[in-house]
Amino acid sequence: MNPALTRLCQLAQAPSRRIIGLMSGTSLDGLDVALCRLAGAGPGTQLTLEHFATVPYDDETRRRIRQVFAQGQVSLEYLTLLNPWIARLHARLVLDCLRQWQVAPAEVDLLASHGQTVYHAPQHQHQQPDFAGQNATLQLGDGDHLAVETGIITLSDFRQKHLAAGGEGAPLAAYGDYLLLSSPAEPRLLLNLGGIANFTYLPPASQDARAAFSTDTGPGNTLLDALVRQHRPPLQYDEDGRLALAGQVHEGLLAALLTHPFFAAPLPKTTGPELFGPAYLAAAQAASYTETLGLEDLLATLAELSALGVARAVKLAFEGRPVPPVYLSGGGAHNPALVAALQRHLPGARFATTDALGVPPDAKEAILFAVLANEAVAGQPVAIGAGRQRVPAVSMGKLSWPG
Ligand SMILES: Nc1ncnc2c1ncn2[C@@H]1O[C@H](COP(=O)(O)OP(=O)(O)OP(=O)(O)O)[C@@H](O)[C@H]1O
Ligand SMILES: CC(=O)N[C@H]1[C@@H]2OC[C@@H](O2)[C@@H](O)[C@@H]1O[C@H](C)C(=O)O
Repeated sequence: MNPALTRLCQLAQAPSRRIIGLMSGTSLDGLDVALCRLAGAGPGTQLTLEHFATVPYDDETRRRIRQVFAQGQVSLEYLTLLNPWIARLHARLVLDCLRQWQVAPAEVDLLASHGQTVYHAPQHQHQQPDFAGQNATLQLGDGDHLAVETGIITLSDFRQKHLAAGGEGAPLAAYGDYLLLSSPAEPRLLLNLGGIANFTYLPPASQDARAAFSTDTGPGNTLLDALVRQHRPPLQYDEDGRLALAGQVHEGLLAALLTHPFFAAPLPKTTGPELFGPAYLAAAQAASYTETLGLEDLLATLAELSALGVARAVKLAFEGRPVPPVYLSGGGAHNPALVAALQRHLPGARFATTDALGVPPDAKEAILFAVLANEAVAGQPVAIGAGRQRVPAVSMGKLSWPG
């Protein structure tokens, strides 16, 4: 028998596993690396986060990814070359982290890699009549390269199984959030403010787990970051929301932005910078005669838009019922302009970060992929959500052996 298979069987039966979760999201700020100890599997899973780092991408890495990121037309040759290049980059960054943490690769059981999303194409968003009704998403950074470079058994490309089972390939947060952060008594809303904003609704664990689901709500930081990069290089984002806080919301532009049907579409739904990108903003500016609006006012308006996207999705989910306590994560949780707008639009909701639940808010998404790998190896397909919620009960991730 393949010795790697024997090792995997031993790992599956062990009381706990040491798993590195990797996530690099739509903000292209860097690679999140979370070294986790996961004990058990399923709803009783216990997490110990041993180490976490966000390794920033340098300008050259961002430039290369942006050659294809959310672009309708790209060089196929470039895309082909980028796929193993990203994997080798991620492998090098993982090995750098392990060296710093004084952990040998042989002491890590599994590597769980999300890869770099370069295109997200749910059926409501793409314009390809040849593929009408089909959902698709593409993450680069091939798992075989990661396994060979690091010597660690790797699970990767988690989103394809979700697609195969009828989902949109995202958000996957529902699975990890449910397994790690459900409470026996309290309903919870876990709101992640990344490039795209999304939330998971967790019913109290005593209730039917099939009520759990996650959905994207619209832009988080993506439009804010793009404007700051364009108008204030080399800044990559509006640090502590300073520029947005100095601006005024422009109601005309906000109304034009909110006419997009995504905001009224039923839940769950997913999106990406392919929709919420420069063309969307330019069209709304043209429609509201705000092409000359200053940067601060634009940012204030876009922070309001992100908050209203969340508020509208919450309204669709709860239809007037009280909003559960909100636990924030993702980089946008550090933006006071965004958080203040959210608090205004979800009056009465109690806000905290996932720190209050023992999960550092910047590490949550990387931890999610470690949890998915743990489930794939040691768990059962997770039977949460169902039917309307489109949370297929599947185990996700493709296996790559180092040898
Ligand atoms: N101090 C800060 N002030 C304002 N914004 C911040 C701050 N720190 C981080 N951010 C925002 O958070 C972003 C990074 O967020 P995060 O790492 O959660 O995104 P991501 O994982 O790439 O996104 P996604 O979840 O969509 O894949 C930055 O680009 C920036 O917009
Ligand atoms: C296709 C893709 O990469 N989607 C990301 C992105 O970033 C936030 C939001 O859009 C979410 O749908 C998803 O990531 C998280 C980890 C998820 O799947 O839950």
